[in-house]
Formats: sequence, structure tokens, C-alpha cells
Amino acid sequence: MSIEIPAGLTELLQGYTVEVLRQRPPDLVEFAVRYFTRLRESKTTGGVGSGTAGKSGGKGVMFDGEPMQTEPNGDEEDDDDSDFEPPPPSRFNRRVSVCAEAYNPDEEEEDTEPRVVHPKTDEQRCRLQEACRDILLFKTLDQEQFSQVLDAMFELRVQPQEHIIDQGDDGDNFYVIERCGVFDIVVQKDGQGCCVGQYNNKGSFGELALMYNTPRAATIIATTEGALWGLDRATFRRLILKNNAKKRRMYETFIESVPLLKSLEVSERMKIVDVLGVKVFQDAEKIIMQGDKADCFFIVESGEVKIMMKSKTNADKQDNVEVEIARCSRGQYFGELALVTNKPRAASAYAVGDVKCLIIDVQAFERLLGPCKEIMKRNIAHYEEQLVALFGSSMDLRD
Ligand SMILES: Nc1ncnc2c1ncn2[C@@H]1O[C@@H]2COP(=O)(O)O[C@H]2[C@H]1O
Ligand SMILES: Nc1ncnc2c1ncn2[C@@H]1O[C@@H]2COP(=O)(O)O[C@H]2[C@H]1O
Repeated sequence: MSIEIPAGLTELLQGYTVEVLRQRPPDLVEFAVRYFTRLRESKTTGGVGSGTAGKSGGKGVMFDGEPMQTEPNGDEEDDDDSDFEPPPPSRFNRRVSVCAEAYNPDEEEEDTEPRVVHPKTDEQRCRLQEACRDILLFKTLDQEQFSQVLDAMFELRVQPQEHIIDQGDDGDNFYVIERCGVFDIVVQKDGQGCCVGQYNNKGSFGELALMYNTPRAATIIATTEGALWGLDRATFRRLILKNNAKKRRMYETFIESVPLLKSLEVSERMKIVDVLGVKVFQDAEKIIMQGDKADCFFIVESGEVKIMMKSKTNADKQDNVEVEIARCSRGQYFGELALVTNKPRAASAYAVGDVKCLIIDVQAFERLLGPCKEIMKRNIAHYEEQLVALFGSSMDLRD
């Protein structure tokens, strides 16, 4: 007996299935009622977003699970696909496969993707802006791109023991920590979960799977209550990947010339470029302060940096006077010691004239600069000799 499949059934069910996979609703029946009601409405009104469910890969229905809007890019009148409303923020949903997703940030393609906007109160926007101020991945965005990122971010509260990310999953969102919350970074090694680091009330995570289309490389678990801001995968890729392509063009040659990084493979150096941030300092500005907790590493791109230290002996005798112990210029690095030894900053650093530094956060430092640690350790031995020469007594700089 042959069964005839009604025309349009496959597309109809496909559209619904795609939305279910995208949004992971808790109640499939309730979701179906809302989905098909919306579909019928859009068909009868013929309004924006109308069309059959299967028409554009399941993008036929504008579906708004939570307050959220999309704005078309540019000024052009949009129709069909471009005003599809993306799914509401998922609470750590597990994405379906991303293998077929093609995006080449090197191609200067027209930016026609719809924009995601989660409306925010002034108070929320202030908090968000503050949380994102030091996020390295955002540092090289222009103002318009940064503003689009802020528009698209959504707020999340987490509880202790909550898994924000599970290793091996596909990536859904990028996360920025808002002031509070401690998160363990757990990586599976030889079948065992190993805590390789922690985010303490600041920082961001979840960029790798989105940048490289790979499974999540670590599990991130909240150990306290916390507040996060999420950025959906599509917006992240549209803005950050495009920006990374620009960063690669800008920094490829410079990074190749940094003596510390010479031993790395090209692909390893490019991964450093992808995650680095850029910061400009004015003459005499303090870049790091002796005794502070360390969370990043610096490479001088232009200008000069003065390293100053108050030694203990020196401090006793001369009322805490800072003594210059070194200078770093283009291609040289500083701020590695505290990260290698897990100690507070051993010295302060100041800009001499205008200075531009590339900055790498501690997690990327751990992940990407392992092969350079031997060189750093040799230099740390030189620091000790230098301090003996300067202060006449040895100092224990190591861990
Ligand atoms: N040592 C590490 N290895 C892998 N991921 C890490 C590490 N430290 C921090 N992370 C973060 O953990 C995230 C897990 O999801 P992603 O792979 O998308 O991105 C990863 C990084 O942002
Ligand atoms: N002789 C030195 N002793 C200690 N730190 C030094 C010395 N010369 C340069 N530095 C840099 O000054 C930085 C201060 O911050 P860190 O301790 O993280 O890392 C330190 C080194 O990179």
C-alpha cells in the first residue's frame, strides 16, 4: 500500500522540528500550539514573517518566547528571511550539530543577518557596560559593533553547582561574568575531571566553541550564586569573527616578530591573536601595580614601559621608594611572572609616553603559552640576578 504524503507536510514538520531544536522548549505540545497558531496567523495576515514553515529552513514563523526584538541591518526594507526573530535566550541549551555551519570571516560579505536585541533598562545597561568594560574580546570592536553586542546580550542568574557549559557540547552562547560568581573550569584528563582554573567574579568564557566550531573544550561550573550575561552564537560569530579576521591581518606580522612566540606554530600564534585585547596607556599611567592579584599578560606593541619595584629592604630603608629595574619596548613582554608563579605582581609597570599593549588573559595564557614557559622561566632566573645586583640581596621570585 502506498501512502501519499500531503504536499507541504514535510516542510511544515521540518519547520517545527527546527524551532524545537533551536529553542528546546520544556513543553513540546504547548510549544506546538503556539508555533502553529503563529503560523496560521502569519498566513492569514500575510504580515511580516509570513510564509510556510519550511520555506527558509524553518524560518517561516516569527516566534517570540520572551521579550525580544530583532532589527534589520542597514536601512534596506527587509522581507522574509531577514526579519526572522531568533529564538529567545536559551538557558544553557545544548545545540544541535554545527558541522554544516559555514562562515568565512575572511570574506567581506554583506552583513544581512538580523540583529538580536534584548531590551534593557538603563540600570541593566549600566551593569552590562561595566561587566564588559574589560572583556578582551570586545576591546578591538568599534563603537557600533560593541553597541550591537550590548544590545544582544541577555541576563542570567546561576546557582551553585549549576553547569553553565559541559565539555563536548556544541556551543550556544558566550558568557561574561557580572561582578559576582565563582566558576570552576574543569577539563577531562584521562577520564577524570580536573579543575584547571577558576573565574573569580570577573572574566568571560565560552568563546572557543563559537570561534572554531569545535565542541566545548571544558566544563564550567558555578560554585557560588552568580550573575552572567550571555551573547548568542549567531551575534558572536557575526561580530567577533569578522573582527578577528581584521585582527589577524593587523597583528600577524607583529606577533611573528615577538621573540617569545617564535617557537610556536603559526596556528598557535593565530589563536593568540584571536583572543588578545589591545589597550592604550597614556604617559605615566600605571599599567600594573606591585602586590596586586594578576589576571593578564602584556606584550608591548608600541612605546616603552618602565618596570619599578619597591624591594622589602629598599622599602625599610628608603620609605618605600620605587626603583626602576627594567624597560620593555616593542615586542617585549611583562606581567608573566605572577601568572607563572601564582604570586602577586612582583613590580609595578608604567607607561613612558603613549603605549599600546596587547593583553592576554590568564586562562588564554595557560592554554596557549605553555610551550613558551621554559623561555619565561629562564628570564625569571635573570630577574633574580638583576635584583641581587640592584638591591644587594636575593629575592625569591619563584613559586
Ligand atoms: N584550559 C582551558 N581549556 C579549555 N577551555 C578553557 C580553559 N580555560 C578556560 N576555558 C574556557 O572554557 C570554555 C569552555 O567552552 P569553550 O570551549 O567554548 O570555551 C572555553 C574557554 O572559554
Ligand atoms: N627583575 C625583575 N623582577 C621582577 N619582575 C620583573 C623584573 N624585570 C621585569 N619584571 C617584570 O615586571 C612584572 C611585574 O608583574 P609580574 O610579577 O606579573 O611580572 C613581572 C615581570 O614581567
